[in-house]
Amino acid sequence: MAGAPPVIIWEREVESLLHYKELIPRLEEALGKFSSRDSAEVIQPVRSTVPLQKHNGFLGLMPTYMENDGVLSTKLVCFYNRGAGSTLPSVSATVLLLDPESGHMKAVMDGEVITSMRTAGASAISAKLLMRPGAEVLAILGTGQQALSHYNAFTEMLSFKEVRVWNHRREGAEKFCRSVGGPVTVCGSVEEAVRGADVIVTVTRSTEPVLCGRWVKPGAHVAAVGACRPDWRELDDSLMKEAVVYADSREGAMAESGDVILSGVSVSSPVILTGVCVSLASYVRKNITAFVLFAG
Ligand SMILES: NC(=O)C1=CN([C@@H]2O[C@H](COP(=O)(O)OP(=O)(O)OC[C@H]3O[C@@H](n4cnc5c(N)ncnc54)[C@H](O)[C@@H]3O)[C@@H](O)[C@H]2O)C=CC1
Ligand SMILES: O=C([O-])C1=[NH+]CCC1
Repeated sequence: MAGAPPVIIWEREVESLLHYKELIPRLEEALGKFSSRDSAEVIQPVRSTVPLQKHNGFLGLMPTYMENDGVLSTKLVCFYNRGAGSTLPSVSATVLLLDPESGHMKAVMDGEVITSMRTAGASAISAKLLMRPGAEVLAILGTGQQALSHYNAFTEMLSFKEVRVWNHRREGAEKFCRSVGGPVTVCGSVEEAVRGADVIVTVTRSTEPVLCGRWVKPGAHVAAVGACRPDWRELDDSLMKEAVVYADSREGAMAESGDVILSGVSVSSPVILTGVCVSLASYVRKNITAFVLFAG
């Protein structure tokens, strides 16, 4: 006999239920469990991706099973490299929650807010663990959905004296400034935005490098989000080669991150777990750390 019908939890409700203060510690715990590589803690294979060639997009299937916690779920995410004129979102997602014993569907949830907040939350955790003490300047490249969630997560969980943004279209950056709660400086170039920045978030839809290593100061931390296909880039080779690179999913990054694959660098192991990562960074010339995200 089929179980009760699934509850539907849609965008507004997800927004009202999900808060960084509760999400980030849970996410940090889940990343730790994933890093332990214990299959009773988390099984999360590298996602399968189906090209949607006609629409310049991809469907990603992202199942996860946490046996010890009794959680079985999968995210279905469509992501697109939209043309400049499109008003459709770049990312559209749904999260399904199942009963691991019966296989019955328990909940169907809007995944867009979850994707925005989980991605920004993981980036904020990487910054907490890998940025230098006393970090003051945050630079965000790109001013779309992820830029907004990263602004919210970073300013809520960490403290910066200055936030700078750059967008390839200045009006996008100006609109972003009007939409956020605090002061933000609009920069006319990537170089202007990142020179001297302690933490840099890259959340563009670019397929070519936008962030060059020569502009990034020693000791900076980069959270690299946007280049999530093997042939997309945001960071140039010099930055990738000078950084110690971490990932939420090492296998995912090595299969999907254009920045990792095309620069030929390897992702440090173990994946992000503790502040120990920071001391590894001091062995490279510029002490830059980069964190790429794939286990959304
Ligand atoms: N790694 C991960 O887990 C995740 C990655 N993503 C990726 O992050 C990126 C940003 O996602 P959203 O903020 O949702 O997208 P969005 O469409 O809301 O924002 C994209 C931003 O990039 C800018 N942009 C577009 N083309 C550009 C170009 N050629 N050069 C520089 N900037 C350009 C846009 O003006 C906008 O500011 C996308 O590539 C998306 O696929 C999104 C969610 C999770
Ligand atoms: O993990 C995720 O949710 C996404 N990766 C690429 C776009 C969305």
